[in-house]
Amino acid sequence: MQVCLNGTRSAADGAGIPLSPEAMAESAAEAVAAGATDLHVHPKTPCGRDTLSPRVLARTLEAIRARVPVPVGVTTGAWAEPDPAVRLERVRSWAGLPEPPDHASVNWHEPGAEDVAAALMEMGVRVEAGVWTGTDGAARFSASALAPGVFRVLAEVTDPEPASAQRSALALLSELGSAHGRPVLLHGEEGGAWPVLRLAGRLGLATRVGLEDTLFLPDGRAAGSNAQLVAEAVGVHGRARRVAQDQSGRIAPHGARPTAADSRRRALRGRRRPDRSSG
Ligand SMILES: C[C@H](N)CC(=O)CC(=O)O
Repeated sequence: MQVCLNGTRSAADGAGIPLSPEAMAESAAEAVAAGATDLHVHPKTPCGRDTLSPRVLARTLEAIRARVPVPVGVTTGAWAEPDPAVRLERVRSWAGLPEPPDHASVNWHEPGAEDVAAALMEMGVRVEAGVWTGTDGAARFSASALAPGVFRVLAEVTDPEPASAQRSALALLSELGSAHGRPVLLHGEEGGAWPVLRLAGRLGLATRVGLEDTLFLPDGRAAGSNAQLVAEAVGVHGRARRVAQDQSGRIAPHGARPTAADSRRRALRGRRRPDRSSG
């Protein structure tokens, strides 16, 4: 369970969004205590903008690592530095960091994505390939020579509608196919966050949650913190997984335990039928 602490959100999204290195570290510590095993963070300038600045990255990573022992990943999103050449230079400058991030997400549909991924791999930073619905990211990833070398695929469902997000997720997973054999972390956002997290549980896939993806708990109440979201998510994901295993166990011959790959294949086969699940 990855926690995505802040994303592109700002103070306008609520007082609970961690924006300074110290606030991110505090929120990370609480989230890890609640069950998070991995972090995704957007380092911010003092005025709250996403940045790829090595100075800010160093301060942010140092503060977080002083509080938690789990891997820490950062964004390389093009919104932080829209010029692909400048973005690449910024990312290359991370080679001078005392301790670079453990991993970094690269949005595969963005201009210059493969150059950024190659630079990260060269400096030993593991790459999470961000493949978004509604983009040509999946097609680009399937054709990419770098794909077999990524750490994992982030299957990112940007469909914010609770009623359609699971369908969008299944379509994305179908496009990704075997994902070059790389592990897949599936997540949604806004109104799609909880339905997609449940689907990830049913399919036996890793997932993430945090104030980047949603400001609300499954019952619609405002989330007070990343830790609160993580605690809920661990329960929701685990329950969805157990229900799927029980259902599959009932139809598996001789009680054979179905694997995550079996669940995923079954879901993809059935995806042309209307989704009648409560989500
Ligand atoms: C769709 C996600 N909000 C984008 C994301 O989480 C990846 C990144 O930071 O680059």
